Amino acid sequence: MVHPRLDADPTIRVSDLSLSYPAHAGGREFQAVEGVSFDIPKGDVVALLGESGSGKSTLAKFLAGRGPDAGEKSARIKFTGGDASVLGVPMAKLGRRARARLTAYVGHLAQDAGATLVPELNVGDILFEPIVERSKHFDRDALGERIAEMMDIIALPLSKLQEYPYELSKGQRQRVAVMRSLMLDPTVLIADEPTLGVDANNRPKIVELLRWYRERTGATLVLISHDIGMLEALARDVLVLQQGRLVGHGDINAIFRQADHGYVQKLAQALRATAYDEIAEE
Ligand SMILES: Nc1ncnc2c1ncn2[C@@H]1O[C@H](COP(=O)(O)OP(=O)(O)OP(=O)(O)O)[C@@H](O)[C@H]1O
Repeated sequence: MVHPRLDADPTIRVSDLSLSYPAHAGGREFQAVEGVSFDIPKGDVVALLGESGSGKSTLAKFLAGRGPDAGEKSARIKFTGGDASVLGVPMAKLGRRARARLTAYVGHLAQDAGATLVPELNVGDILFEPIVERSKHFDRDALGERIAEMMDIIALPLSKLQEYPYELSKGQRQRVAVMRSLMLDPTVLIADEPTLGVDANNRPKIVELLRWYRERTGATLVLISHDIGMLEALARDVLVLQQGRLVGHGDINAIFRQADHGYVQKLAQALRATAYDEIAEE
């Protein structure tokens, strides 16, 4: 079994990768990602962009080692061609034990993660749970301090630790989910729409938390996000998907300047509009 190498560089290697969903309900197998190739160097922050249905979540889940996780068989992602490795671990035929080892270092914030927090646990237990599951022996005080620091960055009062998900707003639940995804100190974090459902005032706090985490750990981040503020603040390179194919890859400014792709054009326009607002406000 190949063990994850935390210093692997590139951290993520993808070559001619194809992924599909199995045939179900009389339908045919569906090819969600086709012939995609790219490398993500160690410590980079990369944004994965593309319109709805372009394959972003599928690729993200697969690279996070969560491809086979879905309860329904029909939603399990099938590797159908090419090559991919994360932290030096080949993803093609990842056995259960190898997957468990890898996912200890690769965090995945699933889309709409705030909506799937365990309802029976309070926020404190939700945050401690990933650690407790891994080991009974951990430094509770040090961890408590780290949680307090994160709560401060993300502007949630410590009293929220005693509350249950149903007592929080949608945006607060999402902020808790983002904190939870960082609890195991992932070397790679793949985050699907981290600011989804969070109001405009609080989105920068999530950006701040991810920036804090990145500076503290040097982790590699893959962000799926339409949040211009987040893209501008964190991402250096972008990957653009369209109908499962990679149609753009490069420096965020160069890709937005070229903007020969409809979806990216819209994002670039939004970016210019935001920049204009900021100038107008000065
Ligand atoms: N369980 C499934 N079975 C069959 N096809 C699926 C399944 N899940 C997703 N797909 C299809 O795979 C394609 C890629 O979906 P995916 O969720 O990866 O896109 P996305 O870019 O993340 O979209 P969004 O931005 O809306 O989340 C879509 O055409 C979608 O309909």
